[in-house]
Amino acid sequence: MGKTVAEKIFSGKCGKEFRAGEVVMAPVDGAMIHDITGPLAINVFKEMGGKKVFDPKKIIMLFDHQIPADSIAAAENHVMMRNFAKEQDIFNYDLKEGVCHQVVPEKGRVKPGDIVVGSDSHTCAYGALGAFSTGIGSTDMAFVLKFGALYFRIPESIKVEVSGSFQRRVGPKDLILGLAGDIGADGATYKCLEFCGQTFAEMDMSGRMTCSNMAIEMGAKAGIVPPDRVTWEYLKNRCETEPFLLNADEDAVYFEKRSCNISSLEPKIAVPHNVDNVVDVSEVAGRKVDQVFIGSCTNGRYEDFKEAAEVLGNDKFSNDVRVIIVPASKDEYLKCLKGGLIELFVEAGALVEAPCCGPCMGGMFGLLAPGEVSLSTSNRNFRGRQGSTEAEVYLSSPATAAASAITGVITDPREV
Ligand SMILES: CC(C)[C@H](C(=O)O)[C@@H](O)C(=O)O
Ligand code: SF4
Repeated sequence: MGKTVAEKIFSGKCGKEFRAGEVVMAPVDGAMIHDITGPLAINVFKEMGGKKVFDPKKIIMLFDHQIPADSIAAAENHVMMRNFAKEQDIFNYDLKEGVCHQVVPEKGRVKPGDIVVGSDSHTCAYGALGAFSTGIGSTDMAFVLKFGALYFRIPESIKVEVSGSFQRRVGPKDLILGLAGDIGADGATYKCLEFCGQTFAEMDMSGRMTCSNMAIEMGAKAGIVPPDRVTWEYLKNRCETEPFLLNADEDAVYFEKRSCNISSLEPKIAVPHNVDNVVDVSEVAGRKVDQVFIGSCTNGRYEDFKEAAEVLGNDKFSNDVRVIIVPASKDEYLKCLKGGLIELFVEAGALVEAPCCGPCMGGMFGLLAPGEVSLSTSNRNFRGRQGSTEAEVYLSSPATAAASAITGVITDPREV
């Protein structure tokens, strides 16, 4: 009986043949903590009698949710984490690099076959690199900081085979929103989504990151794209690793197999207040928007901004819309800067902010008033996610966000 990718990763790391459903204590290759969840993990680590972390080189520390500190409490958290980093000899990216899920892959801190945990739900994003990565709670993280391992129940997998090529101005975000709509917010609970097929083979790393990032929005434990040429190319100058194969076996056993063809996929949008409330953009076209946010760990890369810029062309953003653009990392920011995109967006009327989570979680800035509508390229549209519980958040691709920011109403990007 063959194995899924998740079964292969756990078997490989634990040095024994394991199957879905089994519970294992697995070593972790990387553990990410950020400014919101890090302090609790550190406090619990100390309460547990933790003196030295298991391996400072495997701990990835950075600040992205509340930077520069937006409250005294945030500033205190930062100080506490900085002190911990010094005391434990952990390299701290601090607030200089950007959003965790962009920075971890960018800095080569995750590679195919790794088991990586992060105290953030979208840690599943690194599945784009062929790793088994998942979000864990801060108390589990305290255990990981001390022991470098964690109990996992190896998940069953759902094979998602996608074929076909995207139409103009339709892309990975539309695909993953469509899948969230089909699978549902709890349709993949504790499963591993195994993404494969022609569409994924042809997708760049940025698009894969968008898809893996949103696995948790279907309840999935992980969302893996098996490593291939695109993966090794991405990692070439980021970390020391040699290409190897990590595909599922032909006769692997799945919880479920899904397949779809995206050749006629329409631009998708998640309407308030759930991520699986997905419709074609044309169904809600014409609704007024007050704010458009292009950024986040889901869609804050150069490729996303390029997509938005192509829709924008020589146009300007509507005067009635606040357009907030936030590259997900310093590297992505610099690519945009060198590519002339920052100037283009600023001239068109956008507010371009330095790399951070931005208005995604509604904590730092860009909050909505009651009755206001936001269109966001991020991953969650829960009630109150970006400010008032009486506001509405829609989720879309960068192309749809840019088209709507120009017209001031939800707009199908193929019409601009
Ligand atoms: C703050 C953090 C715990 C949270 C998460 O886990 O996802 C945040 O990043 C989010 O996107 O809601
Ligand atoms: S950008 Fe949004 S989804 Fe991503 S880590 Fe930050 S708050 Fe969470």
